[in-house]
Amino acid sequence: MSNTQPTNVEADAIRLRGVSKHYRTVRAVDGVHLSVRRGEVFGLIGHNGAGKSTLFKMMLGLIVPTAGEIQIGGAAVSGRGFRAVRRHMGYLPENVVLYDNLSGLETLRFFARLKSVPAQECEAALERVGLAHAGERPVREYSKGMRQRLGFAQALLGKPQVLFLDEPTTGLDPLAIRDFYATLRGLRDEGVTMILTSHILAELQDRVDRLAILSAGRVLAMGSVQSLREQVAMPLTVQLRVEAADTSAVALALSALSLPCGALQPEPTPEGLQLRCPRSAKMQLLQALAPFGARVLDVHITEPSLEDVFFDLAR
Ligand SMILES: Nc1ncnc2c1ncn2[C@@H]1O[C@H](COP(=O)(O)OP(=O)(O)OP(=O)(O)O)[C@@H](O)[C@H]1O
Repeated sequence: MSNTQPTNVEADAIRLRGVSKHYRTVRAVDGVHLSVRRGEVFGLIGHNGAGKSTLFKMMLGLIVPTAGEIQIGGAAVSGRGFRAVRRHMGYLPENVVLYDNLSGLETLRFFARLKSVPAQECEAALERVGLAHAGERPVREYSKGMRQRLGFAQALLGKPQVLFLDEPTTGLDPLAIRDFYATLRGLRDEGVTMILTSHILAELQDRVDRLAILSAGRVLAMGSVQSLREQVAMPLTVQLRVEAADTSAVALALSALSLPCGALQPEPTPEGLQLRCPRSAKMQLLQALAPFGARVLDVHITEPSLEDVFFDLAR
């Protein structure tokens, strides 16, 4: 799950070059370049109105870009070959429209007919999203989370090779969110490429291979969560558990370190000390602790969260 590999055109499941969508004065999407590799789980994040849904709709061929080129599975979305590729794409829209009077299974059979997918796939899709027990019940009796799962099941019909998931965990409880990402991992192992949006950044943080931060229609940054952390140069948070008798000596040793970024400023906590430490000074900090040996009882280093990184980049 690293973003350091060179872009390999052969391996790109999704490729956007200079894609824009303008509505009169609104630049909903503005010159986006993006590549998603086969089998990758790719996150798209941004404030409300950043252009995520517009980008999705263009990748799905639902709206036409004002400029630029989009390729899915090597086929241009605007070209003749796209019809065939589209059969292997699944889409979970932000707001799934379902018919309340149909049962879950009937709903899937309806979507299966639209997609020319064998009806036998419907039971398996319900099973995969954990709705096998509720297949015969009318959708009007479904909870919000169950409706969302059903939407996901319809996106899985036809065994798509590329999945577009727009805020797929809306309305899901924590257990259902965990199940959902476990399903994504299974799909990833099968080589399915997935691109998803979410406003819950803590949820995406450890579950995407790479992501792009979109703001006002433009890509602000792209890469693995770790590479984005390194781009923003935000400090690490260090918590030290130290015997009360040693707290002052440890604090003194750390604040005496000569660092190009300025002195560290350890603050006392009930357990010992806490400080913000630039990534570049991490090893010096650890070396400064070494002479204290076992008198430093524990060191806990916390990386900036994806949310921290997002707010730093997309302020
Ligand atoms: N059909 C349209 N006509 C005019 N403006 C539009 C249209 N569709 C989207 N926009 C504008 O384009 C911008 C991007 O909208 P989009 O729905 O893509 O954002 P988003 O990132 O998906 O937002 P959210 O997180 O709220 O779903 C917004 O300013 C929106 O008002």
